[in-house]
Amino acid sequence: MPCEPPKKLTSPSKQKEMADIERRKMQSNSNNIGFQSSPGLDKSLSATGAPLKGHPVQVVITTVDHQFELDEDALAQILLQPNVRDKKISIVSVAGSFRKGKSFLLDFFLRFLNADGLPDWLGDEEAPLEGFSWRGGSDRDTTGILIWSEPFFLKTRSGEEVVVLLMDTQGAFDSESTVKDCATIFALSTMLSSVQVFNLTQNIQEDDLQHLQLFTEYGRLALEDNDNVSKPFQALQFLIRDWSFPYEAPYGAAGGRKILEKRLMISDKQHPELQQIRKHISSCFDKISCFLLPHPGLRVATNPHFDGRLKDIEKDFLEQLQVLTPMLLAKENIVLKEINGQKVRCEEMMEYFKAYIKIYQGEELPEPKSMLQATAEANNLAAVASSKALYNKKMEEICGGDKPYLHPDALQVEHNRCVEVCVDLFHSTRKMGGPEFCQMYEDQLKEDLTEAFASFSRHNESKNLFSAARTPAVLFTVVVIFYVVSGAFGVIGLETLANLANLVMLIFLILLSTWLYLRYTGEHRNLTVAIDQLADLIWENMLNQAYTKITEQGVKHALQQGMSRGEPGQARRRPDTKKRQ
Ligand SMILES: Nc1nc2c(ncn2[C@@H]2O[C@H](COP(=O)(O)OP(=O)(O)OP(=O)(O)O)[C@@H](O)[C@H]2O)c(=O)[nH]1
Repeated sequence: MPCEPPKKLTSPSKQKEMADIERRKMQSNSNNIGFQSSPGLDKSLSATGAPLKGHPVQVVITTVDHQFELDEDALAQILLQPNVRDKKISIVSVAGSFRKGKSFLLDFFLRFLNADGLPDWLGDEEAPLEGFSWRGGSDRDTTGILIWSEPFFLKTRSGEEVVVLLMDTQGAFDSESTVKDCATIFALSTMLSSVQVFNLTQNIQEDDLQHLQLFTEYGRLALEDNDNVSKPFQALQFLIRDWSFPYEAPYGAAGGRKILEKRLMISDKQHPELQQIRKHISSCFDKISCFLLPHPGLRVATNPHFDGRLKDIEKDFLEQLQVLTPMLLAKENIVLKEINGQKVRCEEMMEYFKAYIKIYQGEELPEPKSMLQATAEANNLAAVASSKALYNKKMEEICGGDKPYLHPDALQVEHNRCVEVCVDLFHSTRKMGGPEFCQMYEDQLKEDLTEAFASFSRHNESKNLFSAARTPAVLFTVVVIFYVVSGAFGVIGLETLANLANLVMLIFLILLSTWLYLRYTGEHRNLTVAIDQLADLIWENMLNQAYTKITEQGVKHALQQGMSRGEPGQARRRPDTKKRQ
């Protein structure tokens, strides 16, 4: 039955989003129900005979608009159980590209934990592999982040009981996920886990390291405030599946070490970019190791009816699996989750889940981009910057600080000429991203140049003697006007009005003196600006209009006199005369 969306989400887009989340939750639940009622899981016996309890729970949900939501209730049911909440926690996560056997591997981890230390934990040859949903085919299976609903309890060497959780993650680089989605899933799972298994196939390639750098940087950025001294993440386990060169490096941890040393080696001969990637990765994790796993056999990789039975899996693979799994999950090897050097308990982990997901829901983090997009952005921005620098240089030569005042019309012409040259420079600079992408930056450049022109114009205007003298001229004119008015009122005996005019005159005289003093000393610039604004107001609304009217009357009068003297040429020149005013 569909759930009602919470009341505060009323907009249609939010409702759609909630509906999508609910749909995914229901899908997840129906999967779980499927697991519980199918021959596997709760009802079935695991390979070792103990019933495998639980089901995968989607705790981080991806929405259609590529946002991430935390299913707090589902997570609370796991982390806040009375026998769990105050125990220290270890979270083992598996992340990497999609369709590379992550969930399949986790199901063996489940078998190991469920066997509770029994040596033959791999169990019955005929038992199908169950737990986290895994399947063949080329389309992605897992979305968001899933956790096994039943925590496992282990006793550490000190006798303390701790909780172990297994985390399955959405595969990276499928055709439905953006770079941001992949980076967020990887970063979140790395931040939340104590061991991140980075699942790769065949080799550690340079692009794997580049992606790891991008994703961990995205995680480190989110953690920036917490602690800058210690390494942000705990253990990173490179896991290379289908390793095909055992004659170069043997399967297992020793071979893994050899390959890891080769791939992460930093030498002076390396390009600084390659050195930087390696330094970055080493600086992010407390411990980095690598394990080489052989190919599990063609039946595993290609048979659509393969259901995970041991008899269909190559012996080499199972042997190495029996080394890898206890290496990560045996009680003596378990890595407890630490944040800022403190071991974290389950109920605290709940808060970290909430806090971390909030960071990725917010707007503060920059958006990770594909390599092409980031490069195209960088070279368009560089082209914009050099065009702007050229514009500034040319305009400085025309109307810079040491140049005299230029008429605004002439300045506009110069500006147009410079813009043309700069846009030509932008066009001629080689840039990636295609015409549409570059057009955005060209528009941005034009906008920036218009802004720069406004600033040059203001600067040029400040050099105009009349503009500079406008405020004292206006204030002085007002003083003179009120002096005359006061005198006129005095002559006709209106003493009160004469005194009032005197008062106004005095106020403007004080304003004039203050303005002169402030301009001279450069103090209280806000007050100077306020007096300038007042003078502008008086000029625009009174004096300018009076001045225009008086000159118009003067011209009219001159024309009338000219016409009465029979000088028609004067009349023809009238429009020009008006324009000049
Ligand atoms: N070649 C190869 N195939 C494997 C290996 N392990 C599992 N597979 C097969 O890979 C396919 C995908 O397995 P999943 O566990 O669903 O892969 P996943 O990485 O979880 O996939 P997504 O959930 O889509 O990210 C299945 O057909 C498995 O049988 C392995 O080590 N090598």
